[in-house]
Amino acid sequence: MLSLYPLQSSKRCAVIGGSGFLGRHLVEKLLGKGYTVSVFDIRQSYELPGVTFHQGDLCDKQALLTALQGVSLVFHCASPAPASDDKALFQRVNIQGTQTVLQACTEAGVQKVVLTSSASVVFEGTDIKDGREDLPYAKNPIDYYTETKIEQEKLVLKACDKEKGLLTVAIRPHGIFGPRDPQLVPILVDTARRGNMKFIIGDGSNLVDFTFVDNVVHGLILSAESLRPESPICGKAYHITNDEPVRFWDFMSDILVGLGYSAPRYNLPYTLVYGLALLLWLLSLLLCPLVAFKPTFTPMRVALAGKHHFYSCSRAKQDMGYKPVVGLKDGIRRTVESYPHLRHGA
Ligand SMILES: NC(=O)C1=CN([C@@H]2O[C@H](COP(=O)(O)OP(=O)(O)OC[C@H]3O[C@@H](n4cnc5c(N)ncnc54)[C@H](O)[C@@H]3O)[C@@H](O)[C@H]2O)C=CC1
Ligand SMILES: CC(C)=CCC[C@@H](C)[C@H]1CC[C@H]2C3=C(CC[C@]12C)[C@@]1(C)CCC(=O)C[C@@H]1CC3
Repeated sequence: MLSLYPLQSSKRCAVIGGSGFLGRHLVEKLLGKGYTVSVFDIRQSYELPGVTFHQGDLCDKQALLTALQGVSLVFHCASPAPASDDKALFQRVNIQGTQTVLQACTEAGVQKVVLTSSASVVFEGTDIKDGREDLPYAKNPIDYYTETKIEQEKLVLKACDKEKGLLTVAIRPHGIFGPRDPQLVPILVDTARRGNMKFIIGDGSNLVDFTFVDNVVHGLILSAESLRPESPICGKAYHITNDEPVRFWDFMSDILVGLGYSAPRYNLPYTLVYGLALLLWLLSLLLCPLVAFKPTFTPMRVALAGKHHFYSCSRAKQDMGYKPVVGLKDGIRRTVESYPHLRHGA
């Protein structure tokens, strides 16, 4: 049964999580490309001409159905922040919520769903060099965020059904940065202002992907526009990065120095810092009935800062002609310029 094909060429889309960092950049680009955009988010963080906001929880199917009326393409970019570390919340939003999104899309006659997954779905805290999409999902994910992003991606890819007229694809970015990012630069500056950015974990040679937000937006829109029944991308996952792995500590230093702070200088052995972070984490678990303290140096953060984790995007290049639109140096410059309030002494 090929009920809904050929695909309507409607440029009416919805961005779930459109109030967030990535979601808002995506919305702005879609508007520039002539799309009509509905944003569905639990909060409204801005107003823009041409955008209809629907405030609601993605676990609420009725609320979603209202927002998805007449929509043919859905971008799913919503998730609780990785730092929240709340197992029940991650399961409710990323797993049950994504099931609800898929049901609502089917009922509303949506034809394409593009999920923002994460390259972290294959990261277990050990080195990944030029990782391809056929790496197995992490058996021991480093946190609840990653654990539920894995299940979310599986759900979305499994829902791809040409017969039923629903096409899906998952984009896996890594280390998104850029103007208005609420995490990477603010955490870094906060750590520097507290005088804790003096140390390099390990020998500082570990390579990592940091992806400028415009490149992720480009990958998301490219995948949506390539998603057709005959396309090889249906039901698959794609790494989208800057395709320029960089030393983690060089990237951090470029941002810090750009904002007027000193670069970290002293090396600490990786195993020592990881062991301390593990100890702190265990202590916080043991003491949580008595005192609520959340360590900044979690084992996950130490692994992200001290291990290699960079990915190949050759599948995206081959299947959809992906090429980054902003280079790393330019992305760093534009990011630094966008945070005058976080400059040293500001
Ligand atoms: N920032 C990064 O470095 C990376 C992000 N990602 C993924 O990209 C997506 C977007 O991330 P960011 O923009 O960085 O995060 P963000 O936190 O800025 O945006 C997420 C948005 O989802 C919304 N949201 C959360 N729970 C919701 C619910 N129950 N119902 C409706 N809306 C809800 C939030 O209000 C927020 O506006 C996420 O799926 C994340 O997992 C993947 C790889 C790296
Ligand atoms: C590529 C990728 C997945 C990046 C992750 C972004 C964040 C997890 C990092 C952004 C700022 C980083 C940071 C640290 C860990 C990882 C980040 C939160 C430290 C806490 C690591 C230990 C330190 O010495 C201080 C670092 C501050 C910045």
